[in-house]
Amino acid sequence: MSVLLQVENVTKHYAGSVKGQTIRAVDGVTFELEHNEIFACIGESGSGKSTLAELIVGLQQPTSGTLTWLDDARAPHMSKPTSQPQLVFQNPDRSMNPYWRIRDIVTEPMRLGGCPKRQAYAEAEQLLAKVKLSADLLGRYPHECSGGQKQRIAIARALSVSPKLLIADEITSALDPSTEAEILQLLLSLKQSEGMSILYITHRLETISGFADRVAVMKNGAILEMGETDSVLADPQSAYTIELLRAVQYS
Ligand SMILES: Nc1ncnc2c1ncn2[C@@H]1O[C@H](COP(=O)(O)OP(=O)(O)OP(=O)(O)O)[C@@H](O)[C@H]1O
Repeated sequence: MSVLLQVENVTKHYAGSVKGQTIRAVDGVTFELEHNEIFACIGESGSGKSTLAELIVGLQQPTSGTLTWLDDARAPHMSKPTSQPQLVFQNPDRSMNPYWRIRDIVTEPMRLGGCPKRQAYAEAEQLLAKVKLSADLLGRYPHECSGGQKQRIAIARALSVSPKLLIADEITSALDPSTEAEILQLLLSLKQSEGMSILYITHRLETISGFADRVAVMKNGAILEMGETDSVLADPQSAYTIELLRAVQYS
């Protein structure tokens, strides 16, 4: 496998509300993301997962450290939206204009990249097909779609610019177990068909077995351990990972 992104000793610190306090949201994180892999980032609430995602897509700048894209065409600073890594959030309603039809929502990144409306619309049906949705939804508004459908639409929108990296930030947290399983299956098949990498952010350890190729376990902004998913689950090294596994077994 070849490396897509190198994250080296990256930190993101915020000033706290108390004078002199520093919040170390991300605290010296180093890892490499490979082409065409699913890399899970797991940790409890507040461990720094979303901040890391925002640093990777360029929504935030690191306090220190470097993020190096080894495939230059995908770097977040590039002007063409087609080159940007795409972030899909937990709550699709927060990233969808409720007054826009699905046709306009899925083609928005293409339009922002200068694609003419007619051409973008012509591709909208195919984009929905990629996420196993019927073209019947194209004329609907977000409130006329289910939560699972909206998450698929958000993924279709991300796919519209053929990203080399899709970041899925807790995208199944609000879904029922069977819809969650369908979305994970969809991501697995998209990894194959689109040849992209997926950074899968979750606090649910039970979702990564048989899905993620590798996993990094985060706590307090730092990576506690990292490795092939099967190895980490079979032989966890950190007390925190063992605790997470016990909690899953108990539940
Ligand atoms: N803009 C900000 N200003 C100050 N502190 C922040 C800011 N954004 C995040 N934090 C803090 O940074 C830490 C990491 O937050 P982050 O949202 O990255 O965690 P997370 O692991 O994604 O949590 P969750 O699973 O609940 O979304 C938290 O303590 C959070 O309160």
